[in-house]
Amino acid sequence: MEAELFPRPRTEIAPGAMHVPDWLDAARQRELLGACRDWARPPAGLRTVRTPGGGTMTARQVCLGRHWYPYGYANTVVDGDGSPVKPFPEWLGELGRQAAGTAAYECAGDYDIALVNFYDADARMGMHRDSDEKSAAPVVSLSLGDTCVFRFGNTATRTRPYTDVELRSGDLFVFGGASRLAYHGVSRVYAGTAPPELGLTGRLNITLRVSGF
Ligand SMILES: O=C(O)CCC(=O)C(=O)O
Ligand SMILES: [Fe+2]
Repeated sequence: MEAELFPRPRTEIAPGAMHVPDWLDAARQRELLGACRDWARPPAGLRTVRTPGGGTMTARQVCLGRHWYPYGYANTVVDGDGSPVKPFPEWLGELGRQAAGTAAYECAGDYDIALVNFYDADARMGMHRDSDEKSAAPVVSLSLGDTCVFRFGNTATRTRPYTDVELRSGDLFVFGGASRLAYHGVSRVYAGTAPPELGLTGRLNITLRVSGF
């Protein structure tokens, strides 16, 4: 996590899965953080997600466009305050298109869903697939704040083979094509590694998806 002598290269982690370091400059990171803070406010704000087994996810979440809950989408916060989900802004769709284009993936539709996850130092996300969308368009992931270890695996199992990728503030990760349904998760967050000038304690991740509904 030290500053490198050379910029980190963009890397294809698996077929169809591209890590693009430092895609968002400092000004865009600040803008996106400001938007996340607005989205996190009630109604339909940041919430703790309960899983059907009786557990809770450690990353807290807010959704735009459609409300995700385990395991489907709704138009209202069916597992929270019941409010209508916040709208998905036009500019965020444009950002999604640009991001998918940067990673050289064709976008098969218009981005219309965002899941924003907030991780404090102890939060994680278990290995899972993003499989509740009908569209095969790539998922676009943007990271802000603390660095994390993002584990990107395969489509068959939650276990090896996988690659651990360090995602830092401003990094883009896009997974589509043969990797669209690959298992992935966040195995740890390095507390206190956010760029000080950003003013965020913890980590935010925004995934943009095409519903296909
Ligand atoms: O926080 C991350 O980098 C991944 C988030 C994720 O996998 C999801 O929201 O489905
Ligand atoms: Fe995911």
